[in-house]
Amino acid sequence: MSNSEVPQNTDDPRHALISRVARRVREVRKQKGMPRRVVSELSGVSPRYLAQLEAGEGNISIALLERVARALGMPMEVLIARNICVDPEAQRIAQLFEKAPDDIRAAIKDLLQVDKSASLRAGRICLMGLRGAGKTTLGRNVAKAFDLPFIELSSMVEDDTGIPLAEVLSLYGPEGFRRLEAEALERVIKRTGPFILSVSGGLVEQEAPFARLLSRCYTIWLQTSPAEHVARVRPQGAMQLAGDDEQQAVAKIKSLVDMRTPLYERAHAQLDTTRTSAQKSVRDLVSLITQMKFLTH
Ligand SMILES: Nc1ncnc2c1ncn2[C@@H]1O[C@H](COP(=O)(O)OP(=O)(O)OP(=O)(O)O)[C@@H](O)[C@H]1O
Ligand SMILES: O=C(O)C1=C[C@@H](O)[C@@H](O)[C@H](O)C1
Ligand SMILES: [Mg+2]
Repeated sequence: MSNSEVPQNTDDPRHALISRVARRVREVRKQKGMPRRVVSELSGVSPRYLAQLEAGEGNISIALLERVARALGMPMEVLIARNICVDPEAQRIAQLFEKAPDDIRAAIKDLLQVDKSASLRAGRICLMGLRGAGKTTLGRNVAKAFDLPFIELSSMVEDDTGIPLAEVLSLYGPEGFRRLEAEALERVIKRTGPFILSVSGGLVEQEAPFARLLSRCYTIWLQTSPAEHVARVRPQGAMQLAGDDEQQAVAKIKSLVDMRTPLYERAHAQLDTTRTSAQKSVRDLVSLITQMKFLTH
């Protein structure tokens, strides 16, 4: 390699390329902890020639560079490309990201705040909580108060499948229902404009859809005591509590609350409706949404 081959003008794109290759070879070799001697032995390129390459001297042939790349265990393009990440962990993550399904990719982008705009959530409000929390009752009334559409994921699933929720659950099972609900949620998230949304009590247990929900909607956890949950859903013929006496039903709800509390606590706000009339809770929820500026910010 003779110095006369090195383009000296720093504006020259060949100079930028040779400097970049030199830097990448140095970085990758150090990252892998490979002495120059080892790279030399593996590639058949002399240590002196490698030293020149790493100093940005000369103009290595493409065939020799390919041998160096192979010795370093990297595709040659990693040593050449303008924007590339040489961190092996980041490369592995990039490969996994490429193969991931759409919902996982969207959740990862949200977690990394690829789209940072805070207004992504403005006017998009989601009510969460166990059965009987009042998602439907309060959601419908609050939507009316703000003149917004009210969307229930479970109704979307019923429309999609053409059968009532109880039949969806017995036909598709809890996993099938969760998958259908996650698909419906994705459609809601892609909507433009404000809305009040209600999701099933179990959605918080689905990591990717829940992360997506948190990043694209303001979430409110509606709570009440286990005894009040039972008193509210029993008259609705809650399948989950069928056959349980009062004590068993309350214990079942209590253990579900305990298990899900760390998940529900990730909501942006909470409203306790215990020993409160539905009408008063509607007013409380309207005030909370207004105070928190969920419709505007
Ligand atoms: N403070 C209150 N807030 C909300 N609902 C109340 C309140 N007090 C009593 N209720 C009654 O409790 C019931 C709440 O049921 P609702 O169907 O709205 O709950 P949900 O969260 O939508 O449950 P599910 O998960 O089964 O869809 C209603 O019958 C409602 O009238
Ligand atoms: O809290 C839950 O896990 C559930 C609540 C219901 O809305 C249904 O979605 C289903 O029974 C699961
Ligand atoms: Mg409901």
